Amino acid sequence: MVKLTSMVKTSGCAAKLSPKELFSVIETLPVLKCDKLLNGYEGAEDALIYDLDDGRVLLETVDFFPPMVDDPYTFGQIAAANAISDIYAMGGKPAVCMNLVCFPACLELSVLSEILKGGIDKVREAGCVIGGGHTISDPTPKYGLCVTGFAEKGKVWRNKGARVGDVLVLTKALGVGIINTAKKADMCDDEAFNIAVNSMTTLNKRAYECAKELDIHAATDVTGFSLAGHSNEMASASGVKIVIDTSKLNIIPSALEYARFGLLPEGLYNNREYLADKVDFSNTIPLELQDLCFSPETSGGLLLSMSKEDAERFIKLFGEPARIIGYVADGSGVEII
Ligand SMILES: Nc1ncnc2c1ncn2[C@@H]1O[C@H](COP(=O)(O)OP(=O)(O)OP(=O)(O)O)[C@@H](O)[C@H]1O
Ligand SMILES: [Mg+2]
Repeated sequence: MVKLTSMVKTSGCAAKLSPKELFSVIETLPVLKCDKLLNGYEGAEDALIYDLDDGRVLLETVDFFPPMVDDPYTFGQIAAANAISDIYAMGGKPAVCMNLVCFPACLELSVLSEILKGGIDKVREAGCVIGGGHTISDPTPKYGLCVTGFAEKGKVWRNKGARVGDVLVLTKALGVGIINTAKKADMCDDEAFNIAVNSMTTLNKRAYECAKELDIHAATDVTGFSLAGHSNEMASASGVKIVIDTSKLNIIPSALEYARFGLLPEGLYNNREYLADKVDFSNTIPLELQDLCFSPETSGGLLLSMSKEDAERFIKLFGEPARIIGYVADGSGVEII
């Protein structure tokens, strides 16, 4: 049988268009204003916020990408967990989804069925339903979801709102983009790959549930634009500096070793280029750790900004693999120490 990953050039969130190219176009687009649309694409947020005028807002996001694993059912699970994550990252409860599929004519239909079953099982686990979808024939397989969720109007988490003195919690370990690249090169050990797959298929549901009773000042999920990139979005939206302490990062075993071998996803170079003047490294950070900070993560964890007291409560409640990875300071951009 054809290997799914052999049909793609880039995979998972690493397949995103470079932030430099994306934002250079988005910045030039006319912004369609509407009183009920509380944010548009100009703020680089995880989902749109639409006021329902009854104390609630509707949240909507869409995400799809090519496979990073060969097992179609697992790919379906990962793509669904990744798409739904943007609703959790906004502090919302996902409710209803639609499938988005690009499927090659040369593959057996049982592959499509398995991808969709993986998606359905993740959607069910999230407590949502699938209400339809759209499928086109395309040489490169891709799968994802459009997801609609809801939140109380005053309780939405934005990427703006991080306060000086906050600490930052990241709820998953880092390194899946590098592990996926090593796997594609047939150089990945099974233990590291299993940890990465387990991480990618895990919904951010429990992270959202543990955090929703706390006072979250800002939130996003760490995906294709990397820890440094998504931290920079939060820093820029909040008008603060984000400091990441690399000694506190939870890193999947072998990821740094593979980075040292140069097993780096293509998106990493785009992220590094875009962030060159926005991210400062203390000069003692080894190159592989710098690479990890720029590496696209597929279905990564939530990055939450909150008081130290709340963060300690969160860590106690949520447990592994969450870590306090940094803090918010005066200034701008991202400093990696
Ligand atoms: N084609 C597009 N048209 C309009 N806005 C876009 C388009 N592509 C991306 N965006 C917007 O650019 C911002 C960044 O997009 P991106 O896909 O990184 O967000 P995201 O959904 O949080 O990503 P991820 O799924 O990796 O967490 C978002 O606000 C998104 O809505
Ligand atoms: Mg996101």
